[in-house]
Order: sequence, then C-alpha cells, then structure tokens
Amino acid sequence: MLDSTAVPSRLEMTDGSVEFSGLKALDRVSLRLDAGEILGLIGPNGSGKTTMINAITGQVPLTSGEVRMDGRVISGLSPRRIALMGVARSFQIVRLFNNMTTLENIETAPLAHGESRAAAREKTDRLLCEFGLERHADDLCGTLSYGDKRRVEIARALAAEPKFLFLDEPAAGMNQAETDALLEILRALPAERGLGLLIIDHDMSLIMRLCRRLQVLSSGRTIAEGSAEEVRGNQDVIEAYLGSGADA
Ligand SMILES: Nc1ncnc2c1ncn2[C@@H]1O[C@H](COP(=O)(O)OP(=O)(O)OP(=O)(O)O)[C@@H](O)[C@H]1O
Repeated sequence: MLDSTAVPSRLEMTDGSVEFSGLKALDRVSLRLDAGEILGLIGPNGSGKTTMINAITGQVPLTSGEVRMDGRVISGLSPRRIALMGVARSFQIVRLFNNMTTLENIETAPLAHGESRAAAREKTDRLLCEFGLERHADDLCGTLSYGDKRRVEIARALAAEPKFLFLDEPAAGMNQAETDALLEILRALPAERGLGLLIIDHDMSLIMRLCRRLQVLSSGRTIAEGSAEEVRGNQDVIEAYLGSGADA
C-alpha cells in the first residue's frame, strides 16, 4: 500500500541545455514529472526527446541548468548513481544481454540493487507473469521476437522498483494486440507502483490513450504543454510537425 500522507516524489529539470559540438540539442528546457502520473514527451525527429532522457539519467552532461529529485540536485552524478536513486529507463534500441535468458536478464536488476537471490527471483517470477513472459523464462534473449525483447526490457527496468521510469518508444515493433496489452500494463503502473512514467513515442494514438499531460519539444525547446486536446490544437505544434514532414 502506498502511504497517502507521504509527499509524492518529484523529478525536475530546470533550464537544462545540452550541446553537441555547437548544436543545441536542448535549449533551456524545463520539465516536471511527479510520481503517480504519466507524461508524454513528443516532438518531431531530432527535437531533443532522447537527449532529454539522456540528460536526466546522466548519460549526457548538461551544459547548463540542473536536474533535481525531491529537491536534491542529481545532475552531475553518474548514470549508475542516478539509477540507484530510482530513475530507470528503456532505450529506443533494445539493450539486453542476448546470451542470457529472459529470467536472468530481469533478475540482474534486483541483484544489482543488492537484493538477495531469493527476493530477486520472486520479483522476477512476478514480472514474468505480469508481462506474459513465463513461457520465455528460459529462452535466450537473443532468440526472442522484437516485441518480447521490449517487454523484457521494461520488466527489467521495473524489477529495480524505480520511482521514475522513462520509456523511449515502448511499443515499437509490436503488433496491435501486443501494443494494447502493453498499454494496459503501463496505464496501471503509476497507481499500482506510485511511480512517475515518462513516455516518448511518435505513435500519437498510443500517447493520447496513455497520457493526460503532454510536453512538446521542437528544435530543443518546449513549444507547448498541456492536455492532449490543448496540445493538438496548438498552432506552434501543428507548424512544427508540418515543417518536419511527420504525422502529428
Ligand atoms: N551523441 C550525439 N552527438 C551529436 N549529436 C547528437 C547526439 N545525440 C543527439 N544528437 C543530435 O541532437 C539532436 C536531438 O536528438 P535527439 O535524439 O535527442 O532527438 P529526438 O527528438 O529523440 O529524435 P527522434 O524522434 O528521431 O528519436 C539531433 O539533431 C541529433 O542529431
């Protein structure tokens, strides 16, 4: 049970900038994510979405600005430290240990967090069941379908019991039935686990079905924030997507 009197965790980037050899991938962007909510981060190709996740999780350094978790500055810490503090992610391109089984891949997360083998195994078994992966428990991850690999990656991220989870195109490569099943799991996570979920996706129907609040990036800047309806009707958003030639 969640303690309803506890102040929910909050992750905040304030005026974050990231430069790559002079290119401003992020330009003074602020973002807030509270435990218990799902935020959709959208924008045309190259608008800075993945860089935003990389900056918060410590994979790329901020040129200026800061990231705080519950008031404590975490920018500048190593990705491992940030992960241990409760910020987990999946990658646009799945990163699993292909020569390890599904069970072993998921189990690495609680073991890396210092849990006993028995506790790690119990947690892994529950996640295998929740994600419908039991029949693949002993299969090497390299042999799984792309959709199954994505599910293993998300299950592994959850096995670390994060406070915040960032998913970069979680349903990429899944068919409609798999996508729908994943959506049901994702939708329940904030309430069930009290975590804050940030989802990046180009699939607007997925984003609209999952997220109450959206933030839109274009050329490294925030151009709109609000509900799906507010964002959809925003002129800057329409122009950004038209300019990129992508579907809004
Ligand atoms: N490691 C890097 N080195 C140099 N430039 C980079 C690097 N990572 C990203 N960029 C550039 O930064 C900008 C933002 O890229 P980013 O991947 O964050 O965008 P995105 O919104 O996630 O795009 P997509 O929707 O295509 O995944 C792009 O111009 C990209 O080419």
